[in-house]
Amino acid sequence: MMKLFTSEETNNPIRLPMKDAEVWYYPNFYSEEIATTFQKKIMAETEWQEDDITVFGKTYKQPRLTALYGDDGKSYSYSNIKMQPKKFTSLLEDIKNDVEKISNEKYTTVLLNLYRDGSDSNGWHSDDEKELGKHPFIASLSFGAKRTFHFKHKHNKNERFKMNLKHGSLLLMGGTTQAYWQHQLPKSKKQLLPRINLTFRNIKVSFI
Ligand SMILES: O=C(O)CCC(=O)C(=O)O
Ligand SMILES: [Fe+2]
Repeated sequence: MMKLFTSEETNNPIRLPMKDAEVWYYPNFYSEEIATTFQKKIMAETEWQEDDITVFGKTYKQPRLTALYGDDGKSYSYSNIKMQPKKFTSLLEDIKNDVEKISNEKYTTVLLNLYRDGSDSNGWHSDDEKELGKHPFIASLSFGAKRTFHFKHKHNKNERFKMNLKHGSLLLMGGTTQAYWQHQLPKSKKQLLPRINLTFRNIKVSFI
């Protein structure tokens, strides 16, 4: 049975009850008001791109828009897409500092996802690209429409977990989370407003 994780009433981080993982959820990392201001600014300032992805030799339009901002020379590759970062905007730099403080980690890069409506999605994957090194630490911020986020264990099919990611929330994934679990953001049949997600990552080396 999949259990929906709901606790949203607190400012304190919640450790998710997942084995082989270190996942923390901060439901109210930013207040509603600040989150809305940031969402509008990010929406307008970002140079969104629509990429093709190649999976098992077939090419598709990615079901969302993306953008990469980060330190010079730290390109990032996944699903046969190689992205070159743009320079951090001052807002993204400020948000990065807030996230660094709370997570006690450093990030070189932020990948932005724009889910335009419920038909945009992000399929099952782990954030385990070799650029990120062993046991990568990923910090994921959500703005806009509340969407459901799913985890499944790679070796034990019964270990599944899902939760809502609300406006202004922060999800931290560390330790062996990417080694043992996959995650996805499925499509929804509901009429949904846009959602922006920022994932902060530390790219240790760039492979050409
Ligand atoms: O949109 C999300 O919450 C997840 C994004 C994600 O998993 C990714 O960009 O790797
Ligand atoms: Fe991911």
